[in-house]
Amino acid sequence: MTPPAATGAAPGRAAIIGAGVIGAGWAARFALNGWDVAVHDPSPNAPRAIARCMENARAAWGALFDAPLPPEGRVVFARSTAEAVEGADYVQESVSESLDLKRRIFADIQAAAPDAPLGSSTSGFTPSDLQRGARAPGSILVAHPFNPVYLLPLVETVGSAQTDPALMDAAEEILRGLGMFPLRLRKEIDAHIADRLLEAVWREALWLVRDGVATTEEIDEAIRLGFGLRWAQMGLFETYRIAGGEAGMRHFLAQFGPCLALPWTRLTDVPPFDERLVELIAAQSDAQSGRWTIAELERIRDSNLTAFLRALRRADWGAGKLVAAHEGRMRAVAAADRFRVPAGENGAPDPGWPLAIAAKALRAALAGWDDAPAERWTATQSLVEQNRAPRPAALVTARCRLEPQSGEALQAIVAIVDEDGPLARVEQTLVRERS
Ligand SMILES: NC(=O)C1=CN([C@@H]2O[C@H](COP(=O)(O)OP(=O)(O)OC[C@H]3O[C@@H](n4cnc5c(N)ncnc54)[C@H](O)[C@@H]3O)[C@@H](O)[C@H]2O)C=CC1
Ligand SMILES: C[N+](C)(C)CC(=O)CC(=O)[O-]
Repeated sequence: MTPPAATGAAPGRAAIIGAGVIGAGWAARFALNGWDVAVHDPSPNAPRAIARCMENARAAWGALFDAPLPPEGRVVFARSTAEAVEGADYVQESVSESLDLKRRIFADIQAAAPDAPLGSSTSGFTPSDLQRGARAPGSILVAHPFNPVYLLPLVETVGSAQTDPALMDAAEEILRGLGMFPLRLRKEIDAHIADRLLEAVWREALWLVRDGVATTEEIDEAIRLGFGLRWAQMGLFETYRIAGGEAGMRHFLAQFGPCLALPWTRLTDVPPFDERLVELIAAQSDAQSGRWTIAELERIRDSNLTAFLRALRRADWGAGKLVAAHEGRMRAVAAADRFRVPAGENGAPDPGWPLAIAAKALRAALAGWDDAPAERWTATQSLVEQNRAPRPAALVTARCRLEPQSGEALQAIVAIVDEDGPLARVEQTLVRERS
């Protein structure tokens, strides 16, 4: 039996190892794209972090997209790394930024799932750093996301000479299916592309605070009222091309190139990271933003980001193009899986509507599976969950996922949703009839 491919837009099963700020964001992005997610993180705070992130992500996606979202995947907690990665189509590691810890986790992951693409969220380690001593170095790549992972589309992908190129392509296909933009680095380098830029700005900001030139709030105003707005839509080089006037980049370089010799750009050393600096920044940050909780700041950030992304989509520009493309993909998938709720007596939905729709969705899924026509399978259906009734005769979306079991058996999971969210979930066990 050949299982249906789990690449591209087709949801599969993801394992998330480490469920802090970034792991929780990955779990939300996968689940909102219909992937089932198994999470492992020994911290007692992890379930709360995931629940809060899922709530934020659902709200943000509801506000961002005008298409029906795919049926949400199931998020479960695993007791160990091995349990989480078993049967995973993709593994994303998001544990704390320690090379030793990451290597130990990779050993556990690859003992259980050596062939699954293993993306690391590392902000700075190279794939060669991560692969050293690994059992299956070819399966390891850097997949560096940006916070909040469920809203920002960029993911920097980095392989080394040891990374399997086909696996790298497959991993990027999965990331594209999540609505992300994999930016593949031409060569590995510490801190990739974006974090090198961010660290340079961060280093200068720390000097400015330390030397009493500006407070944290003044530095943030300098960014968000000025060049930050430009960067979100045109980046650095396109912005400076315009700043050169009609003569463009050449004039810009002629005017500002010589400034490279001025003291503007000489500060390459980092300020001493001591208790005084920590206190200064933490106290100024409290004065600047302490009136909001982190949860409130997350909601403000997400609602602003959603508004930017919607504006950029209207302009068909930058990150807005990706939002439009992902929405188009969601519409196409939803349209292919639309079924009408059967009517019963008095115009109400037939009481057996979830099972009837699940049976149709199953036939459609099996039809794409050449060696297994629907008649050759005996199915046992069970309604696992029914959230509410749809409108009579409404068109709903039913997505069927087939999971091969041992021998000649299949598990089919059908999620039925309408535009207001989940309606029902039906599981079916199928056994192939011997001819
Ligand atoms: N916070 C950020 O802005 C970004 C962070 N990253 C990267 O993502 C990774 C994670 O960072 P954060 O989420 O910020 O850190 P975090 O501190 O919020 O979360 C790390 C999580 O790893 C868990 N962990 C530790 N040991 C573990 C183990 N043995 N097995 C499973 N889980 C374990 C911890 O319990 C914690 O929940 C790091 O590599 C970081 O560089 C990448 C992009 C942005
Ligand atoms: C500060 N940081 C290095 C962890 C930042 C990142 O890695 C990316 C981001 O989201 O800014």
